[in-house]
Amino acid sequence: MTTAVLGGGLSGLSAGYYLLRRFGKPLTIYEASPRVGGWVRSENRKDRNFIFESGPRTIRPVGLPGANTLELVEELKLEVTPIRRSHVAARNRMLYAKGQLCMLPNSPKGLFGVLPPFTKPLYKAVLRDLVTASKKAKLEDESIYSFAERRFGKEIADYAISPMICGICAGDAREISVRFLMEGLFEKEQKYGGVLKGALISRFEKNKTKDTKDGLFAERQPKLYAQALKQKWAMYGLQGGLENLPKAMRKYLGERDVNVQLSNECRNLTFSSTGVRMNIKDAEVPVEHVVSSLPAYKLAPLVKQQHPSLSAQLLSIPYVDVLVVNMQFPGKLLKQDGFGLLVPPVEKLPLLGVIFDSCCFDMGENTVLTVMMGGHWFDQWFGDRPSPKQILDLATSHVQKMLQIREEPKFSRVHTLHKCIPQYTVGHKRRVEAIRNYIKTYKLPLSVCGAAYDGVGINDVILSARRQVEAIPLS
Ligand SMILES: C=Cc1c2[nH]c(c1C)Cc1[nH]c(c(CCC(=O)O)c1C)Cc1[nH]c(c(C)c1CCC(=O)O)Cc1[nH]c(c(C)c1C=C)C2
Repeated sequence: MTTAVLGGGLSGLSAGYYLLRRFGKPLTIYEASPRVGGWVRSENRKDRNFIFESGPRTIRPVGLPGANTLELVEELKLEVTPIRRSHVAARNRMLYAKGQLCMLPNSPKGLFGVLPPFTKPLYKAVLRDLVTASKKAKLEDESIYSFAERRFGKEIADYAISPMICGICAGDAREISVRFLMEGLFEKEQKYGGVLKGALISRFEKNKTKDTKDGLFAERQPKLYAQALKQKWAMYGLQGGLENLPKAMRKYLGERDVNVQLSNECRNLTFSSTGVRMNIKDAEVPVEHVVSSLPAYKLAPLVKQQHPSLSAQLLSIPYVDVLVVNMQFPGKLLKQDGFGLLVPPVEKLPLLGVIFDSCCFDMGENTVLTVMMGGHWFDQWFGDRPSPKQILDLATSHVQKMLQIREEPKFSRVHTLHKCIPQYTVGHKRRVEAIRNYIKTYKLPLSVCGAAYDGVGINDVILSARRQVEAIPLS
């Protein structure tokens, strides 16, 4: 079967990897920009012993998606930097709220004291869930904010759930679907009338399958995954920066004669009963099946001519812009180490959060921070398009205040990531089902994978590519 992939980010390269494994060649990956990796970008300042990441920097080795990524990392022979559960970066996560830095609880003991910014012990929120009846009419979906507020109270919704949503998708918890992060809890509540009640009852239910045993690893669990479990990794990075993952994938594919075409954008797709014709640089390239890893809004115009309603469905998945500011300060300046801090949206500050890179990874005598701003609130704070200098100054002044740092950063970078994170707003699951059902109904030789559909994390997009490739019908 002749196949092609649209997009050379992590999901596109992964689709290429799994297509090669399943169908062999010929296989071409088309990437519009001059590089692979998409949002994954590392600036490795070996001379100064630090790395600036403008995208993700850590991966969680959790469950089937985590095991799947580690299988790939193992195959590519990449050097990992594990962060164990006992590491300070795994244990300490903070909020900046009510004018102070607040440590989030990291053990069950933390549920019993009163920890700012909360005004009551957290176990009371759990009790509230136990005594609160669920809505009579069953819900198909709702916002994660309204779910958390109904079950656990407004304080949890404002100071736990809302910042967590910022820290994953830079989104507003009042718009994001509960199914994005808490599908299991939501369904338990809908079925049993309460989250805790549901969790307790379902513990007694049988037929629980271990989630790494779903046929993906028929022969053996990936060795690295077994190691991650044994050594209790909470997360890991890659030596030299996370961009070494897409770089290694490109090398791997290139060495096996997969054609990775950079600066080559597909402008239109025309489907027929025998396959699909792709318009690439004024040429028509026919293939039997195409896998799109493009953001939904970029695939939409390519199918609009023949399939306007599919195009409209793709466009209904919203995206947000994020500002990323990397900063390096000489010396160890942090008073409290940890993974970083999140800023709850109720604080009405222009920051989403700050990652303490130099706590996660050894960067010698440097303090390296990544400030994230914008997201759902981008236009509100940055609608008048401030200059990179203004953005850096804003990020610096907030970091100095929050972390009590007097110094100015010595090196810095400002990145505007335009439409970088899809928002799984209420109804997202149904939207994705409708898109895939349309493709199935019209028997289009098209698969869609990537962050728009099956999860926004690195593990999610790699597994999304694998599952979509494995679901391609054999012609
Ligand atoms: C402040 C903004 C952001 C921070 N990270 C991201 C944004 C938008 C992006 C991001 N973070 C996570 C994911 C999911 C993939 C994954 O690795 O599982 C994405 C796309 C993971 C994550 N980060 C935080 C949480 C609670 C999670 C969920 C999984 C987990 O528990 O690890 C918290 C968090 N994110 C940021 C900070 C500063 C922070 C906590 C202090 C930055």
